[in-house]
Amino acid sequence: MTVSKVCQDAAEASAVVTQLTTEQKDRLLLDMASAIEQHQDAIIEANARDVAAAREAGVSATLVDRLTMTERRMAGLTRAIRTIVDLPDPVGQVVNGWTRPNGLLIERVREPLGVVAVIYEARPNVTAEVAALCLKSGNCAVLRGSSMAMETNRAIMAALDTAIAEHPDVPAAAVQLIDDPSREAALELMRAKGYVDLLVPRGGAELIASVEQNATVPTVIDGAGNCHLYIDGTADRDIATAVTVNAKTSRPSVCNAIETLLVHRDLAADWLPGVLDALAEAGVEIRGCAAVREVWPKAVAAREEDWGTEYLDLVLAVRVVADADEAIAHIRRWGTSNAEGIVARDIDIARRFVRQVDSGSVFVNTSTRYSDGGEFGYGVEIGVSTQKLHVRGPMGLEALTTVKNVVWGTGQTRVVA
Ligand SMILES: NC(=O)C1=CN([C@@H]2O[C@H](COP(=O)(O)OP(=O)(O)OC[C@H]3O[C@@H](n4cnc5c(N)ncnc54)[C@H](OP(=O)(O)O)[C@@H]3O)[C@@H](O)[C@H]2O)C=CC1
Ligand SMILES: N[C@@H](CCC(=O)OP(=O)(O)O)C(=O)O
Repeated sequence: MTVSKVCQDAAEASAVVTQLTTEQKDRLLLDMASAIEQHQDAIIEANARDVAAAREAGVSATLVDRLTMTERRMAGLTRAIRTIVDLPDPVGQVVNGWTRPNGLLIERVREPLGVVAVIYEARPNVTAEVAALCLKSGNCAVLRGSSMAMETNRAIMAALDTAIAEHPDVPAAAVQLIDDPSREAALELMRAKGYVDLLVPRGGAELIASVEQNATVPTVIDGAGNCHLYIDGTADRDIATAVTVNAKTSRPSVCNAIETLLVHRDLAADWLPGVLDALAEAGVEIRGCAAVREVWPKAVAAREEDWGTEYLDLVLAVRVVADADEAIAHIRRWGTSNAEGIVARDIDIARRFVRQVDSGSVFVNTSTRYSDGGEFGYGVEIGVSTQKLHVRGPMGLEALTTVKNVVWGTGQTRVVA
C-alpha cells in the first residue's frame, strides 16, 4: 500500500477513533497487551533476524542492544501498555472555563489531534508504545520505524492487528505500519499534508534536517540528545559520583545518556580522578580537556568536535570549568535541548542553572536518564521533544491532544459598538 493511501485511510479512520469512549479504548489496549504476549515467540524470532542482520552490517554493540527484544523487555512493554490503561483519558477534559459578563460560558476542552505519524529509531518497543499512546488519546497512528527493525516491527504489528480485529468498533486503519523501509516513503509521509495532523520525527541530525527541509505537515522535533551533566563545586560528592556513573553507563545508547561531563575546577584534583576510574572500570573511554589530562593522564585528548558529538556509546567527553556560568555557556553552545543535569548543594546555583539552560528537561541532583515517559508517569512517551512548541521533553497523552474552545450561550447575540 502506498504511503499516501495509508495516510488517507488513517484520516478516514480518525473520524471514528476520535469518538471512541474511554472504555472502548481501554479494552482495546488490554487486548493489545495480551496479543503481544501471545505473539511473543514470533516477535522474538523476528527480532533475532533483525539483530543478526545488524551485527553482520557492523552496527555497534550499544545500538544492537537498543534493537534487541528480550523477554524482560517484552514484559516491560506490556506492563507499560497496561499502565496507560490506568491513566486518565485526556479527551473531554475541561482544561479551564470561565463566564463572561454577558453570561457566555467559555470552556477549553481537550480533544485528539486526529492522525499522529512517528518516524522512529531502531527500537521496536516504540511500535507498540506509540500505538497505545495514540489510541488512548483518541488518535490514529501511522508508524514508520527503522529499516533495521523492520522484521520485528512487522511481527509486533501483526499482534496489534489481531487485537484490533477483535474490536468491530475500531477501524483497521487505527494503527498502521508503513511497510516500506525506503527514505522515499519517509519523505512521502513528511508531505502528507491534509492527512497527517502531527508528525513526530524521533532521531538524529540527518532525519531532523530532512524533516526541516521537506515536511509540509505539522511537526514536533524529537531530536538528538547531546546531554550534559555539570558537577558544581558545592556538590555532594557521593551523589555526584552515583549520578555521573548512572547517567553515562545505565544505557549508553539512549538519547538521555550524558555525552559530556562538566566539572567545577575545585573538584578536579580530588573528586574527578575517582569518578573517572569508576567510569573506566565500567568500560567508558574518557576524552578530556588539558585540565582533565593533568589529573587523569589516561584520558584521550578531547578535540573540539567531541563537545558536539552524541556518542550513544561508552565514550564520555570531560571538561573542567571555572564555575557554573562557564558550564551554562558550554551547554548553550553545544547542547541539543534534550536533557541536562546539575549536581549542587547550593540551591541558588541550581536555580540559576535551571533558568539559564535551554533544554526540554533539567535535572537537579539526579540523573538525566529520568528523561523518559515511563519515569515521568506517562506510561511511555511518543518521544522527547527538543523544541519549545507545543510541548517540551517527554511527550505523553496530553501532548497528543489539542484544546477546543466551546462557548455555551443562552441566546446572546454580539452587539457591535
Ligand atoms: N528526542 C527523542 O525522543 C529521541 C531522539 N533520538 C535520537 O536519535 C538518534 C539515534 O537514533 P538512530 O536510530 O541512530 O537515529 P536515526 O536518525 O538514524 O534514525 C531514526 C529514524 O529516522 C530514519 N531516518 C534517518 N535519516 C533519515 C532521512 N534522511 N530521511 C528519512 N528518514 C530518515 C531512520 O530510518 P532508517 O533507520 O531506516 O535509516 C529511522 O527510522 C540519536 O541522536 C538520539 O538522541 C532517538 C530516539 C528518541
Ligand atoms: N524512553 C527512553 C528515552 C528516550 C528514547 O527513546 O531514546 P532512544 O533510545 O535514543 O530512542 C529511555 O530512557 O528508555
